[in-house]
Amino acid sequence: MAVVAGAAALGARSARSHVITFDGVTKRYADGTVAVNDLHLEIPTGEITVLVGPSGCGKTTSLRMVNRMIDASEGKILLDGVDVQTIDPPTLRRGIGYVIQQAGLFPHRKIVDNVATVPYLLGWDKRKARTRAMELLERVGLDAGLAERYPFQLSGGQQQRVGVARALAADPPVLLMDEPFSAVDPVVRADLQDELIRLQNELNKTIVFVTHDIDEAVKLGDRVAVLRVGGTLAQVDDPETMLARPADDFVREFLGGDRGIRRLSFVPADLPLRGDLTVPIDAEVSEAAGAAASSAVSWLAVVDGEGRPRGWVSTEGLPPAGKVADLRLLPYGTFEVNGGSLRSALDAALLAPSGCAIAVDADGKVAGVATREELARATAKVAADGAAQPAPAEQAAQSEQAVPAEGAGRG
Ligand SMILES: Nc1ncnc2c1ncn2[C@@H]1O[C@H](COP(=O)(O)OP(=O)(O)OP(=O)(O)O)[C@@H](O)[C@H]1O
Repeated sequence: MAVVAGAAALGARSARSHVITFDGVTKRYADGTVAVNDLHLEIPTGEITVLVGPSGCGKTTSLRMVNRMIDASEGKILLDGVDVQTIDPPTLRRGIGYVIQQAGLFPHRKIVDNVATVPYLLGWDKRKARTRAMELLERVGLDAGLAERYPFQLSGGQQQRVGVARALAADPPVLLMDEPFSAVDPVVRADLQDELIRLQNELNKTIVFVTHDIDEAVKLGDRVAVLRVGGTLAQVDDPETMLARPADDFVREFLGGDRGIRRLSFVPADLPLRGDLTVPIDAEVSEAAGAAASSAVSWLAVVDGEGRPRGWVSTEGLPPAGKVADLRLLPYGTFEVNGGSLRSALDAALLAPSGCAIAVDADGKVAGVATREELARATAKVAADGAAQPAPAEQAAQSEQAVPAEGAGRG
């Protein structure tokens, strides 16, 4: 009875949201190993929550308790408020896609049939299931020509894409992904990560993603949960907050040495732009000299007839006559004026001899120039904002101190 009630409740609620709640969950294996220890964690609907931490900290165990491949020893896991223990595993797993390392494809089934595995299990007719599989192959960026191949005839990256397509086949609201991209080389891995972000923007699944790679966690996660060995939660936060304010030394060390720079990826490049530091490529050198003199600068960004950047020119030692087009154009970097990060602006500045960054719009047309002074001001502000906020551990300590102080006042 309990099983039926659970499944019905899951069905009734699934149209609404797909929150996963770990409510004081502990997993103790038969040999006494405590893999997960009193985990309290809410995984919000429609977001990617990444579980990250060193080897053996209980990431996989936590993930597998959601679809009941492993059962919790204590506590509850709730899916939209329904205890997963009350839902029979096949019903539960119908609403939960699962992607693992090295894809886990069936070696003797063609790609299209691998993707259609769950629709076949659900009793879809073969044509409908294969049509769905073909749609999904396209969706994950695979050529339809691969559908009739066997897994061994695909690259590692292609196999991982098939694994994602297979997990999405029955359109489950929840996806569990266990180190899905860790067996491929860094370039393919970055592609797969970008593809997942793109897919998630379309699909808005509730995704729990396990990795031991903090860079992957910070790139993919709307929220990142750092676990420590012993299966306890060290911190859960959005990546920007975590990079700015790690809860303790363990999280700080786990985030690594360049966390200051990485944090700038989450800060919008909200920079004042100068419109007077550009010169058209078909201008006369004398015009460039005049523009540089009136702006008191020694560099100008050269812009072509379509408004696109072509390079920087030094305005020192210009020849007396000629065209800007004949001058030596030096390297430049750009950042997107809408949605670009402060890190991308700094990167653009570091690529240019001027130390300035060229802002471009979505079409790649120059919107203006961010000067080094403005970049320095913006980074200093980020540093000051970070320093002004206490770390979560300090916040907790401060609020604990506040309680007796108030009590003393009342007494
Ligand atoms: N079946 C089992 N019996 C006993 N201990 C187990 C079992 N499965 C896992 N463990 C232990 O539980 C702890 C957590 O394992 P788990 O696989 O969840 O960690 P993980 O964070 O996913 O590790 P990794 O990053 O290395 O995959 C480890 O100490 C592991 O050895």
